[in-house]
Amino acid sequence: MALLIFPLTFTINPLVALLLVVLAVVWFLKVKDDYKLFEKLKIPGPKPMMVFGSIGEFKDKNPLDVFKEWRKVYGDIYGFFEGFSPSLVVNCPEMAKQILVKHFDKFHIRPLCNPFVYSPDESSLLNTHGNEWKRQRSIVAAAFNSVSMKHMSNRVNANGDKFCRKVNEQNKSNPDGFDVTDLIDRYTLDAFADSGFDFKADSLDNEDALLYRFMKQFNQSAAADNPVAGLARVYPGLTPFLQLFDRKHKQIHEENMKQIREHVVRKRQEYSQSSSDEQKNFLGQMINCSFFDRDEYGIYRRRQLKDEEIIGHINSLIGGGIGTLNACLSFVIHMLAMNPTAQQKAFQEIIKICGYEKSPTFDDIQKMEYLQMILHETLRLLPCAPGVTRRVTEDCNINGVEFKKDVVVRVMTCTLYSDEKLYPQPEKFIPERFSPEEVQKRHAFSYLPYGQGPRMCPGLKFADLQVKVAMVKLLQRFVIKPCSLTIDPLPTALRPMLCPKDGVFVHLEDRVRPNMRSNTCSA
Ligand code: HEM
Repeated sequence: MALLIFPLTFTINPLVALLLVVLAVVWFLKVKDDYKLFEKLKIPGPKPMMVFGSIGEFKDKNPLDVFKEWRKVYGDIYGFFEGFSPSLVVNCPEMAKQILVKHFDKFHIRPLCNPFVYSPDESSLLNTHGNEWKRQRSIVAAAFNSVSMKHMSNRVNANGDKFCRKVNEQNKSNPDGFDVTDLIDRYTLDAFADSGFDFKADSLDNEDALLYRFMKQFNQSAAADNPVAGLARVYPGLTPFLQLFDRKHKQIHEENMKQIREHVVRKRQEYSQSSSDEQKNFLGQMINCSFFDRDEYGIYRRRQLKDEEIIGHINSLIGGGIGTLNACLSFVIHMLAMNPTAQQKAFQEIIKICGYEKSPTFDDIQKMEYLQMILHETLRLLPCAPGVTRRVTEDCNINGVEFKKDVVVRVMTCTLYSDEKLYPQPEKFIPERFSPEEVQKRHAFSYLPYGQGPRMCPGLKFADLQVKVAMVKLLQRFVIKPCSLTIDPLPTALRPMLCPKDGVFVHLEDRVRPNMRSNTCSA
C-alpha cells in the first residue's frame, strides 16, 4: 500500500518532491563531509567512493593481502571506509599496547563479529561490553582455571584417541591422501562439549550431529564469502532486512538451543544433588558461580547465572572459540606435513615426555616447549584471528593520533607478522623464532594471536590443550606427510576466522616403534 501511495504523492504534490530532493542533497553533502574525516585528521588512506567507501578494493582479492598492500602505501596508521563507516587501521606494536591495555576504558567495545545474533547469544562474552561484559568475563575466565583444565584434560585425551582412530581409518581408505579438516572440526567440538559441559555431541560418530551443524552454520553465516553477511557488515542499517536471508542459521540456532537448554536444566539438577568432581568442568563452574548484580529494584544482591545466560555462553564458545581452534589445528597439521625437520624435533620432544603410548597430562603439555614454538610459528604465518577490533567510546588523542568516538579501530596483527624487521625471511617456517631468547628481542605486542589486555581470549589455555593433545597423539603414531593433493602455500578464506579454503590434504605413514611388532592405533 505504502508503495502505491508514495509515487502518487510524488506526482500530485510538487512540494513533497522538492522536500525529498532537498533531503537527498543534504544527505549527499553530509556523507561527502563524513568521508573527509581522515583527511581532516591528517590520517592517510585510500580515497573513499561515495556509498561504497573503499570496499571495492577488496573485490576478488584476499582481504589480508589488501591490508598488507595498504600498509606499504599508507604506513603504520591509516584510515579507510567500509561503506559509510570509518575504520582506523593500526599496524604498530606500541599503539596496539595503548589501545588494548593502557587506554582499554576507551576501547572496550568489540564490534560484532557475527552480524546475525539470536537470543540469548546477545548476553555472551562475544557480544556484550561495559559492566555486563565485566561480570560475564570474570565468570568465563574463572571457568577456564587450571583446576578445571586439569580435570577436562582426561576427556580431551579420550576424544583425542577417538580422533586418531578415525584419522587412521580415513588414511587407510584413501592411500593417496585425504582432507583432515572435517575430522578436526568434529574432534575439537566433541572434546569441548564432553570435557567442558558434559555433553556427548558425538559428531565423530554421527555425520549429522546437531551441535556440529550448529557450529558450522554459526560460522558460515558470518563468513566473508557470504554476501549477505558482507552486506550486513558494510551497511549495518540493513541487518534486520538481511536477517530474513539468514534463515538456515536461525533455524539451526533454535533447534540447538532446545537441546542445550534441556541439557543445562538436567545438569543443574544433577549437580545440585551431588558434589562430585564432574562439576569441575566449565558448565559446573558456570552453574555454581554466584555474583553481585542489581535486581529489578536496583538493589545489589547475589545471584547465579540464569540458564539463558549459560546457553548464550555455550553457543558463542562453540561457534567463535571452537571454530577458531579448528582452523588453528588444521594449519598446524599442514605445517607439520610441509616441515619434516620441525616435525621430527616435535616428535622427539613428545617421546621424551610421554613415550609412544602415554596420554599427555595438562602438566606434560606445559613442558612441551618445541610444540609451543611450532604452534606460535604456525599462527604467525597463518593467523586464524588476523587482527583485533574495537570501537572508540570517546574522542581521544594517543601519541599524536586522533581517535574519534564510534570509529572502528583494527589492530592488524597479521601485517606485523610479515614484517622483515620483526621476522627476517617472514615467509619461512622457523619455529625457533619463538625460543624465549628470540621472543625477548621483539616488542611484546608484535605477536598477539589471542589479542591482549582485559578482553584477551579466555580460551587460549583450552585451545593450547586441545591442539597439543591432537599433535601428541598423531605424532606418537604417525609421520604426517604431504600428498599429491596438498597445496602449499595453503589457500585460506575468512569464515569469519582465517581457515583453510579447501581443506588440508595429508597422508599418514605409520611410525616404526622400537620393540613393537605392530603399530596399530591403540586408541
Ligand atoms: C587457536 C585458537 C584461538 C585463537 C587464535 C583465539 C583468538 C582470539 C582473539 C584474537 C580474540 C579477541 C581478543 C580481543 O578482542 O582482545 C578472542 C576472543 C575470545 N575467544 Fe578466542 N581464540 C581461540 C580459541 C578459543 C577457544 C577454544 C575459546 C573457548 C572455548 C575461545 C573463546 C573466546 C572468547 C569467549 C572470546 C571473547 C573474549 C571477550 O570478549 O572478553 N577462543 N579469541
